[in-house]
Amino acid sequence: MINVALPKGRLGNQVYKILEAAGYECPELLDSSSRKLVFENADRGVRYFCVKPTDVHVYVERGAADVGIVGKDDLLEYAPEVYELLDLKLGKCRMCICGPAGFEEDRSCTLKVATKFPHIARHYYEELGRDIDIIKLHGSIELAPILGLSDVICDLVETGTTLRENNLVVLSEVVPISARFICNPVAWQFRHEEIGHMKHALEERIGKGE
Ligand SMILES: Nc1ncnc2c1ncn2[C@@H]1O[C@H](COP(=O)(O)OP(=O)(O)OP(=O)(O)O)[C@@H](O)[C@H]1O
Ligand SMILES: O=P(O)(O)OC[C@H]1O[C@H](OP(=O)(O)OP(=O)(O)O)[C@H](O)[C@@H]1O
Repeated sequence: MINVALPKGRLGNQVYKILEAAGYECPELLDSSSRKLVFENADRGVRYFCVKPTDVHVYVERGAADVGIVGKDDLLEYAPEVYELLDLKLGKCRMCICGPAGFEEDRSCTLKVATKFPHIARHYYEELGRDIDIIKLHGSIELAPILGLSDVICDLVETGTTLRENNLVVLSEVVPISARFICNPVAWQFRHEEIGHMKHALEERIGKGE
């Protein structure tokens, strides 16, 4: 049985479709009224754990799950010791620095940056040699510059709707993001055949638009 950490929410819905198309279906997972967190299809040799997206890497790094699907943003932010086996080309978005239109940086002051991704933001500004003050938030990041809590934000942009509706714009792009298929290094060594088969089956479905 391969244990898969599956992210709940927007990414999970897309990811389950590609797993299903790759032959790892588990129809019980689609029952939205269920509060179950573990789903298994013994015939397909797969067991799914439904976890918060930002926890996927924890389950995989610690071996509680053999494999998982996680946004590249979380891999960059938390740098877990896992193997990144595939770019699934799903959940595409961009990590960006955003702020009010026409924002002009005063380089004599420390820049206040609100974000859910302090490591990514720090690294980005370090490369530019810019001193910043990170304000760590857990959501609704776009509120920060509106309320004067920060000058700019470092956040994910997909359609751009949230920015537009809050009178903000992309000031620069930090890195493109997509979902990655990750594996625990010990599991990769000892369950190479099973996991290799899953990797290959997923690879065949990438970009096929399930
Ligand atoms: N518009 C988007 N906004 C945020 N993440 C997106 C978007 N589109 C794709 N993603 C990807 O989906 C992943 C999961 O995002 P999601 O917002 O569902 O979870 P989360 O931020 O970990 O959890 P929560 O919103 O419950 O705190 C992100 O890590 C990112 O890689
Ligand atoms: O470009 P868009 O398509 O508008 O998507 C981007 C928005 O989606 C994410 O927020 P999310 O919906 O996860 O809510 P959050 O504020 O609680 O993080 C992200 O943090 C942006 O706010």
